[in-house]
Amino acid sequence: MPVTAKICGLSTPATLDAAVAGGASHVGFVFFPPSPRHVTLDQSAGLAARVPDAVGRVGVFVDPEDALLDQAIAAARLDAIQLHRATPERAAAIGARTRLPVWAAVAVKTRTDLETAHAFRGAAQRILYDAKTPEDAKLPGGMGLRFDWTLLQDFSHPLPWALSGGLDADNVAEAAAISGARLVDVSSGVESAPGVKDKDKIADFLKTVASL
Ligand SMILES: O=C(O)c1ccccc1N[C@@H]1O[C@H](COP(=O)(O)O)[C@@H](O)[C@H]1O
Repeated sequence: MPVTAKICGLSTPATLDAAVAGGASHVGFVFFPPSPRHVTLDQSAGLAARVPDAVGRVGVFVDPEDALLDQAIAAARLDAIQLHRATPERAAAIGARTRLPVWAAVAVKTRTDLETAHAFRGAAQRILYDAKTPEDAKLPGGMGLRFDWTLLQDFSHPLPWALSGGLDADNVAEAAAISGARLVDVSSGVESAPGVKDKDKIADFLKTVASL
């Protein structure tokens, strides 16, 4: 089975085009003002218009209000909602209200953290395993942190899933081989500075993923 990739935190037409041209299966837009990758509704609409139908548009949110979700879904014509710091109850409510697939981020540092994923069965459509960020960090993701990929070996996944956290062109092959991931998600690993995506790094990452 091929490995596919989501390029997250895109905020310019040129880097979005690089992700699409390189074969990304999904692109992600961050709707969280503290993030250096945050996009306004207007920006997201312009970017979304460049995305072919075959590529999924994923909105990334941190415990969002309904109003923001509604505005972002309409502006960016989202195909899926990625939720960080949301309870299973809130994830289920968002899925029921928006009728969009929900990707629930599960922050992982230890094997015990993985068990959280089971609570999302019936509440989300995909689990995104991401590295746990420090408690005082302003972002729950997008910090280039990785976790121990061997934790995912022999884990009974409750839902389809994706791997994220500290991936880049140099480590994604090893990460996929160790974890068994068939969908990988990257943000800071294809940047030259926080929030500044790099077209060449996007191309390198996607080329490596295509070779897996
Ligand atoms: O990228 C962000 O700024 C961000 C903000 C809020 C929630 C999630 C965010 N990013 C997600 O974090 C993971 C891993 O990112 P990285 O590759 O380690 O930098 C990824 O899923 C992004 O979607």
